[in-house]
Order: sequence, then structure tokens, then C-alpha cells
Amino acid sequence: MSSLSGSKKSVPTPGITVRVENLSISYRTTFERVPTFKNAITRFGRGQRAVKEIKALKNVTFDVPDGTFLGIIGSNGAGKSTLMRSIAGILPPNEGRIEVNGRISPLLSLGVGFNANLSGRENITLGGLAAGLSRREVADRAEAVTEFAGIEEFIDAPMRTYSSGMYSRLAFSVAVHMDPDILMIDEALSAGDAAFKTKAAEKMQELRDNARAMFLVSHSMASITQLCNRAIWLHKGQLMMEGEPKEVIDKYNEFLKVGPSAVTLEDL
Ligand SMILES: Nc1ncnc2c1ncn2[C@@H]1O[C@H](COP(=O)(O)OP(=O)(O)OP(=O)(O)O)[C@@H](O)[C@H]1O
Repeated sequence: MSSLSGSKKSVPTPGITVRVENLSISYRTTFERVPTFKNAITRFGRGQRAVKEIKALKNVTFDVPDGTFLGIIGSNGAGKSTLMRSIAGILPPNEGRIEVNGRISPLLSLGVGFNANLSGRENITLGGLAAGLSRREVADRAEAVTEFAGIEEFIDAPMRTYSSGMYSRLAFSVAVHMDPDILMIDEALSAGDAAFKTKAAEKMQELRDNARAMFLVSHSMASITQLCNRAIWLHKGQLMMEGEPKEVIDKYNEFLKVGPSAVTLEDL
């Protein structure tokens, strides 16, 4: 178990794969693309601060019991990827705590963790080792990963030469072949072409049987309904609702005023 917080360690909570308590995360960013002395003086004259704080998650609390396949929905900039990164241990909380009981798949936002200057094969090794597998275990899976991604011809080329679809397909394939207890997929179903989307959806159905929990961020409401048994809706960093996927999606669509039968581009 891992517990991320500024405070105490605690014992694992029975039956809970992930517990998020009063989680707040902010990014600090500068106003300017290229900070200059002249701009600093101008800002000082206007009484502006150079650094802006963006509150990406505000006091978010929820539990993910074992066997939960959680869909995370919300508009652009709602905080979905930030939440995924913090659960995966990439972003530490500013406030609150996250308890994770289990091994997480390494690549959540597609391609995070890859080094574009290394070959696909070398990146499979990196991803596998990052997931806690031994070199031998990774080597045993490398062929299946490559085959599933459909990039046999390119596996020894540097990943910077890959198309974005190839990149995403390999990221997805690594993530799903490392036997994670907790599977985290960010927009996976928009990886690759229509044929790969179907294959990815089938693979996720299969993984549902083995994983303790799954997190899926998607703008496709069809994928959320099909693959998840629970959903949360984030808006501007706040948890708006938690419940059955259909119930949450209906409220979200109502909020967006697009109606219950809305089809997003990702559904097509
Ligand atoms: N590295 C960063 N530096 C500064 N601000 C960031 C950074 N990453 C995200 N943000 C900001 O944090 C907020 C939440 O972003 P996040 O990427 O978590 O949203 P999201 O729900 O995943 O959005 P999308 O659906 O567009 O992918 C946004 O206001 C975004 O501009």
C-alpha cells in the first residue's frame, strides 16, 4: 500500500482499493512564455505577481472499493488528468491524502513515461520495470505487447518516428499487459483507428475480470456506460457527483444542456 500525503502513514483500509480524502492540487505557472526583466518591472509597477496559481482539484473526497470500474467525466480542464496523475503518484497532493492499495499500471495518460529517443522495444522494458516486473517477466511479454499494438515492423525504431496513433497503441498495449491490480486509462479508446478502438474495448472488458479496480477518463459517454460500474463527474476541480454511470452522465448532459441522447465525436 502507498499513502501520499503531507501527513501520517496509516494502515490499509479493508475492501478499499483507492481512498481520496480532501484532495487539493494546484499548479503554479508564470504569466509569460518567456519571462523578461522588462516584463517583471512592468508587472511590479502594476502590482501583479509573476506566478499564477491554478487550482486543478479542490477538496475532492471519494472511495473506490475493490471491484470498482470508475469512469471519470467532465469538461476540458475539469481536473480529470490531474486526479489520475495524483492517484498514480506522479503529482503529490498540496492538501489531503490518497491511499492506494495495489499495483498501478504505469502509463495512464497515453505515452507518459515513454522516452521518445528510445525504441519501442526499449520503452516496453522501461514501462514493464516501472510497473514492478522483473526483466525476465517483461521480456516474456514483449512480443505480445508488440503484436497487440500492431507495430512489429517499427518496434526497433525510435519512438519519435512513430505516428501519434502508433505511440498511443503501444502505450495502451504496455499498460494492459503488465497485470496491474489497478488499471488506469486516460482516453485510451481514442487511441488509434476504429479497428484498434474495438480491440482496446475488448481487452478492457477482459481486464475487468482480473483487475481490482479500473479508472477510465473518457469524453465518450458510450465507453463509460459500457465499461464502468461507477462514475464521478468533475467540474473546475470540484467533485460534482458520484454514482451509477447512467445517473451521473444524465446529470452531466443536463448540466451541459445537450440532452440525454447526445453523441460526442468520440462516440462515432
Ligand atoms: N502542467 C500544468 N501547469 C499548469 N496548469 C495545468 C497543468 N496541467 C493542467 N493544468 C491546469 O489544471 C486544470 C485541470 O487540468 P486537467 O488536465 O487535469 O484537466 P482535464 O479534465 O484532464 O482536461 P481535458 O479534458 O482537457 O484533458 C486546467 O485548468 C489546466 O489548465
